[in-house]
Amino acid sequence: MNELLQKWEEILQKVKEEHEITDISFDTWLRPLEIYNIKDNTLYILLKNEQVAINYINKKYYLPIKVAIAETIGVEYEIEFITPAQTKNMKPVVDASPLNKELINSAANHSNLNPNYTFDTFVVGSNNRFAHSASLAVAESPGEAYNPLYIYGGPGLGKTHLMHSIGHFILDQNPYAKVLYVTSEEFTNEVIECIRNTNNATKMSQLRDKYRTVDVLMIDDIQFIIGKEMTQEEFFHTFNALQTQGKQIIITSDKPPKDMQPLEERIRSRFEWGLMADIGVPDYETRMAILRKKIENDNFEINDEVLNYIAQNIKSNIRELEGALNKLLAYHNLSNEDITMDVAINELQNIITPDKPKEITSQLIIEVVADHYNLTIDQMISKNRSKDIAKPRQIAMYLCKTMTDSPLDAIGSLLGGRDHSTIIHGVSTITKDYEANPELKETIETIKKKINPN
Ligand SMILES: Nc1ncnc2c1ncn2[C@@H]1O[C@H](COP(=O)(O)OP(=O)(O)OP(=O)(O)O)[C@@H](O)[C@H]1O
Repeated sequence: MNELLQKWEEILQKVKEEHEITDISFDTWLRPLEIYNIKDNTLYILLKNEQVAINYINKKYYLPIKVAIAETIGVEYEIEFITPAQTKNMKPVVDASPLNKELINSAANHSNLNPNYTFDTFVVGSNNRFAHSASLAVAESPGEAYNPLYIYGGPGLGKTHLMHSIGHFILDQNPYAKVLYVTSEEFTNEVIECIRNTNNATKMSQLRDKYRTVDVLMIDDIQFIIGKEMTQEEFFHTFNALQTQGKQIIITSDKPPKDMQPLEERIRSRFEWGLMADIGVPDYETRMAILRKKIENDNFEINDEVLNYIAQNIKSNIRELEGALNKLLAYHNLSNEDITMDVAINELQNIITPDKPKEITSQLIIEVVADHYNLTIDQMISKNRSKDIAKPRQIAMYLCKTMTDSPLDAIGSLLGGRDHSTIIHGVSTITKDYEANPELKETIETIKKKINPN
């Protein structure tokens, strides 16, 4: 790990302490400094804030920074301060020196990217071909081709993998690009932390600095910001700031923007500005190809009969497909036994239950519909008749009627004690809309797949 990058914050703090710099001066002059490049023993330090006078920084902080670096890591660099405008003419130099190699690796580390999630390890099939092409286009021309890129699909289908692949690709082309990956949960926690903090103005400005100065921002599982007002607000302004500067934004979600109903319209509409790409459930050939690629990467040998057994039985979630393979791999490593069909059936009995398909009940349907629309069960069964809740409730009525044998009274009782005429009305409304409204039809088909992936 590159010592200089690792210790950059420590170096800046050292300058602050030794020269008794106040918080405000530190935030104004030192905080915006970051390492841009190292070439022929010259360290190029970028001033992220162009307003900041470069001459002033040079005069006041050149020597303190130089000394602090030498004292902290024992290397004396020449220092040159540069502005973002100067980086346009300065192609980042990627030479083979160990320092630069480490710089590249640490760029990926700083971005929170999983090293295994690259385009090379991603298997392309009919379920993800479009999302893959869109991701590659964005990786080749960040901020230009499609902005934002919005990737959506069910759990464990490769959204995060594709997102990280874009990040790695961009960093391979330009190791100095600022790529940042976060889950929407992490983003939310940071916003909450700022609000809670007594010194919240400074904290908030640090948060904005972190998110609004990147070249590529990737936010995973954006659906979790629904209902979190301050987070939505902060995200909205971050989104606008980045997009105005032509920076790339990539978002994943478990559903298309139109189904993120309780999310503010101004945010949803922005998601639709760029390109939306969905990832579906992989077909048998893709599942087999993923399994083969994984055993090849792990240098593991396993016969096709066993692979076929896994691929035939785990259909809707690639994470589970990999989980099954990992279990057999662990068994082999511990016991040194070959993986025969008997071993596979025995070891995977808790994961694969081919004789017992998941029972589709009205309860399950209500839960899946609620989850799809980010509603609670209490909202589903409540008396609330606002459109955002009444529509999902009617969809649940329709699906309970068409996917189960439950009597209308039983469906009504599960949905908050509604009588059977209300259920009939709900079912017939959705039946009509299903034929007339292709968007609703698509949503219902998506929900059906979530209820019964097989
Ligand atoms: N096409 C693919 N080729 C190879 N591996 C894949 C592919 N799709 C998914 N995987 C693997 O499946 C696992 C789950 O993928 P990932 O975490 O990207 O799913 P996700 O869609 O982001 O899920 P969630 O919505 O639950 O966060 C990962 O280990 C990933 O590498």
